[in-house]
Amino acid sequence: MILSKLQIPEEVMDFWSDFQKNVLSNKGYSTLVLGGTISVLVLLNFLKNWLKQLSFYKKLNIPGPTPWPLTGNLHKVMKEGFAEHDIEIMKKYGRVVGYFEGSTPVVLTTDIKFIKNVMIKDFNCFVNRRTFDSLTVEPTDKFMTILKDEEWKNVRAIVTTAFTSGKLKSMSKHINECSDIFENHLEKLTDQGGIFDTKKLFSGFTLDVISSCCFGVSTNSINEPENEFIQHMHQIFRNSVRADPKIILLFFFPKLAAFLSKRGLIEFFPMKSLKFFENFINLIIERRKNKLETRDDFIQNVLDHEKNNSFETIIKDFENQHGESKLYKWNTELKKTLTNKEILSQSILFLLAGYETTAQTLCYVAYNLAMNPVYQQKLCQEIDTVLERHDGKISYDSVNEMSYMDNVVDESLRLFPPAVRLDRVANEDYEYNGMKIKKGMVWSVPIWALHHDPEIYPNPYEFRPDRFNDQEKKTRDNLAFLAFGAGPRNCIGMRFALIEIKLLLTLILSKFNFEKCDQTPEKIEIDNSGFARPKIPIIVKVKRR
Ligand code: HEM
Repeated sequence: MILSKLQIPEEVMDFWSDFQKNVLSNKGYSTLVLGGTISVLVLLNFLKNWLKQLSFYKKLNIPGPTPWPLTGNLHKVMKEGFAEHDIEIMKKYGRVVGYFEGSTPVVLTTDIKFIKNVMIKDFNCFVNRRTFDSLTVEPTDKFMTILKDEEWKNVRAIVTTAFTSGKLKSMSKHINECSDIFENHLEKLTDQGGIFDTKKLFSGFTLDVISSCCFGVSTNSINEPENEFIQHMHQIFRNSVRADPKIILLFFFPKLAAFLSKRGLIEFFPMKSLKFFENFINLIIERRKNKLETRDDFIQNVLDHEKNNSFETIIKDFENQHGESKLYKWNTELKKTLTNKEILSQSILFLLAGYETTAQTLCYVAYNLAMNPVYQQKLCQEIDTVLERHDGKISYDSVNEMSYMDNVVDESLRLFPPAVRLDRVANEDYEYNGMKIKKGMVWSVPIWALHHDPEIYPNPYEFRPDRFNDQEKKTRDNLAFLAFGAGPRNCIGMRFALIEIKLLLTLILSKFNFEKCDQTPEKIEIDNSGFARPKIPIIVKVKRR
């Protein structure tokens, strides 16, 4: 209309009609315009979010670094790895720091009082962990680690009954069977020079233990590494924890990752292997339910739970264990059994949670002892003395009398905690020392940074088991050591892992010693996976005592 009223030269009109015909009607161009518009809108959205981020922590009275558009501060974590990043950021901003992982605000703290409040005293305000929708697909969607509120309490209360001292004691004979296989292997290895890759051997052992104690399967991974069970296990493990470009999608575009994952367009877990375990475990559950077989392992304990435990006893046990969490109340009618699906999910979770963490701890203990023969000798003396009292019997009772063993294992876990962080999500708005945490925000303890804080542990990179003797322990708060977390949501497998580690170490050190060899790294550097894995394999030597 306007164009028609104006006196426009003919050349211009010709140009305009050519332009309409050749360019605007062209499909490719329209797509380009559409794409460009969307990109501008997305960019504007990022800009808006970024402007919000710039003032976010000021309003909450929490110090922290300035975020970048899109990545927030995650680019630094990706470059430096969680461990180094966390040490640096705490050094620069103090014991409470707020930063952004993409668009997600995360508060990090090494303030012990704050840790105690969140994990124990005010646990009710921080019951759940951070979850990613893309990871909650069957059968991993019932993992205890990601369950929330009442559903978590229910599963945790029932599963706790499978980890009592009595149950652990009875499961310890399965651990000893696996230790015997390990020892035979070490005997052969010693005849061939004794040099070994700690990860390969110890992860074979922990896989055998967890499959035996979880569902009564003897895997013999050390001697039969090609077994189908082991192959599937390795598949799951490689995929679930490997550094992966999908993880970037998970952090930067969580909604897109969830959309693709729910439709099976990307996989965070290898579904074929999960299906293998699903069929396998369901078969075991059916056989046990039909009384075709029985055994004192995790599945059996959970199945027998209903007839063995009154609900009141479970609650009392749990409250006794976590008495400091005063506000933590069992305010619901919890159900008394787990469904097959819930048992299946926990069984797979135990494979994942108990396999690498425990193997890695054994690797680091072996390394620390090989590098520190004086401490190794002291530990061997304790083992000899205690075993003499028990007629040479390595058992749940005898290893529990070894206090120096506890110091060695704890000091290794302090120096190399397998989980470098833990987290909780605020159920409601919360305030600590004038600093505000908004409902839904992620609160996290950088375990690695806490364990390497020179104000808490002088010369933090030195391996010195006496830091954990009774006298020195009294000088620190218990919450300065968080390798297994704390409070009602701490590691449910802690006592199981510790007894497994101590039984094997006792057997090894009663006959062998670890030694440093040419291939042993002088210094351990960890990768940035968040699981404190060494960058290069830890090779040591074993020698008969
Ligand atoms: C040295 C070995 C292990 C280490 C260092 C370790 C460490 C941890 C840590 C740091 C947490 C988080 C705790 C928190 O948020 O407060 C955790 C949770 C958990 N761990 Fe372990 N863990 C180990 C072995 C095991 C084993 C052997 C199992 C199972 C048999 C297991 C099962 C679990 C489960 C199920 C949770 C989640 C508990 C819940 O949400 O209620 N862990 N572990």
